[in-house]
Amino acid sequence: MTFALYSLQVAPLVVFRQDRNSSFLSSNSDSNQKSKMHVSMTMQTDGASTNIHTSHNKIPHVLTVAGSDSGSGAGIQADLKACAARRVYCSTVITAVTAQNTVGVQGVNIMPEDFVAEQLRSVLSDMHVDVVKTGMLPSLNILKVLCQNLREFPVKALVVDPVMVSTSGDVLAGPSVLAGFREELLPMADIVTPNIKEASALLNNVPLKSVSDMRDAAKLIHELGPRNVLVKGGDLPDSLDSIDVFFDGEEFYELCSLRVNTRNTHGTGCTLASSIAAELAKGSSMLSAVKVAKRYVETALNYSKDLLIGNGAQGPFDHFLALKNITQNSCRQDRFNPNDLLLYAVTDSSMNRKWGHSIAEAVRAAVEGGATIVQLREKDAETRDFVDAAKVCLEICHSFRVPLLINDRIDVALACNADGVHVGQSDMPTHLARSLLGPEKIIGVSCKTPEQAEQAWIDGADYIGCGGVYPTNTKANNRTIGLDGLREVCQASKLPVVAIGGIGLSNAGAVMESVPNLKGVAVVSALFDRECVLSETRNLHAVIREAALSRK
Ligand SMILES: Cc1ncc(COP(=O)(O)OP(=O)(O)O)c(N)n1
Ligand SMILES: Cc1nc(C(=O)O)sc1CCOP(=O)(O)O
Ligand SMILES: [Mg+2]
Repeated sequence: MTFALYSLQVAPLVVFRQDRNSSFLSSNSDSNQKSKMHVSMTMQTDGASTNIHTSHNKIPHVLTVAGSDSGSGAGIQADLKACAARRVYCSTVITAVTAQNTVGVQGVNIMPEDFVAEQLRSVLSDMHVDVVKTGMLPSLNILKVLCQNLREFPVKALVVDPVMVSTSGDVLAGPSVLAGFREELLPMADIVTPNIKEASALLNNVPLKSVSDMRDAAKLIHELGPRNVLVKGGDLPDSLDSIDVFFDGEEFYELCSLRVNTRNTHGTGCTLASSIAAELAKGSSMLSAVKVAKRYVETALNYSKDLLIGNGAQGPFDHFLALKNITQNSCRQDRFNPNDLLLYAVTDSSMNRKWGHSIAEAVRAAVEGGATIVQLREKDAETRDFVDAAKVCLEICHSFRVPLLINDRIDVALACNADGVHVGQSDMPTHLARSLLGPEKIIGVSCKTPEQAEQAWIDGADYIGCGGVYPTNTKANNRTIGLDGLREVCQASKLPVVAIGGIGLSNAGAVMESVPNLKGVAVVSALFDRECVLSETRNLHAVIREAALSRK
């Protein structure tokens, strides 16, 4: 069930083993995080020592050794953003400074190798680095300096992105570096992540035209010494899917994802490699790190596909999944944005139980599918379980910049620091909820009449939930007010209104189109009483968005 929610529908990442005899999706093929990956934790009993690392103060740490991209789409800047987004500390050693934008690379200034060595020593001698990730290594000497330092300061894992050519086609590393990769760096690597062109270059320009060629290439590159190889097939022509081939020395895995149709792909290679490094730093196994990293990149690409940054052919993407909201709602308010009411997902514990979804799984699928605000309506949850689940859901929602409200329970909202609450006419009075929650939190109130809407405004609410628009099985004995009742409240209300009750794919468009000023629809069963919450949300989001646009 979890797989259906996330992998197939959310980010259509399909993973299947090539070995027919083995079970589907075995996750710990990483027994091959081999002997060379050892932790360099230093414990000293000398009280005066400054070099004591204990498990409770140590955070996962990736060091990226790469070039700077002035346009910030790729290189060091992409690595920093990816690691921050994946919640890992990232230190940097800059090998070159490029003058670069979405058109191409206008200039490269290679750092003197002594200074690269100095940066490496500064970081590695002082900080506890878990994983080193390499990007642009513009000279053989720099590559050699790096290998020397890695021997002197062993780390848990080495991720090599064998950067040779930029997305714009500019050469970033010459033939001598290629030889250095083959002879010195790859034998030290835990994983190498070439794209088609780089894999071909590593193998003396052997042509790669099919997935079968990629498998052959992965095997040959593995013979150069890295413990794992990921040949990225994004540039393979004539395919709807993007297929990467992962080889761990024993088995092949084809990792498929739908090709995202966007110009904003600059920096995907750097980001993928950094994200793999980040997951390894957190302690993931290799295959799981690759899968999570791939899904993250795919989600970010999908999210950023319409961003417009720069005038060139290859734009950067948004590692934090945040910029789109800024462009869509140019006057976004910090506390509450009424536009967030567009697709309001309201959970239901019994529906989640019925389909075998945890609250967190259901919420993640809803926000990945496009829900713009979420309410946890867990009528039969134990308080302790409710608080725990709410904390997890809050993290998920915030990673998508989606507000999370709690139904009825002010105490739970306070305990997990949710973004607000939704209360009804027989729940805690709005003015009391406001005094408990303070001025910043979002408060929604259920109203069926203009008088209730007026009172909600006086009491300090932020929005109104108005229904039932249609009959519903989700809430017992709920009075239906119909489209006319909704229109009446919308017309009178000083607060933004979201419609609720019996709304789904078949009528959401009509509700949005026929009620002026309505900010969105709130939905329970049409999203959560379904096997695949993700695709239901995606479909509903498309319908509502279209209706909202056609109203303008
Ligand atoms: C967005 C939204 N609108 C209305 C409601 C109903 O709230 P309430 O009347 O308190 O009923 P319960 O949901 O508590 O049964 C809502 N939850 N969300
Ligand atoms: C929670 C709730 N409040 C309503 C109101 O009229 O205030 S109707 C309702 C249930 C909405 O569920 P569904 O989308 O499955 O019809
Ligand atoms: Mg209530």
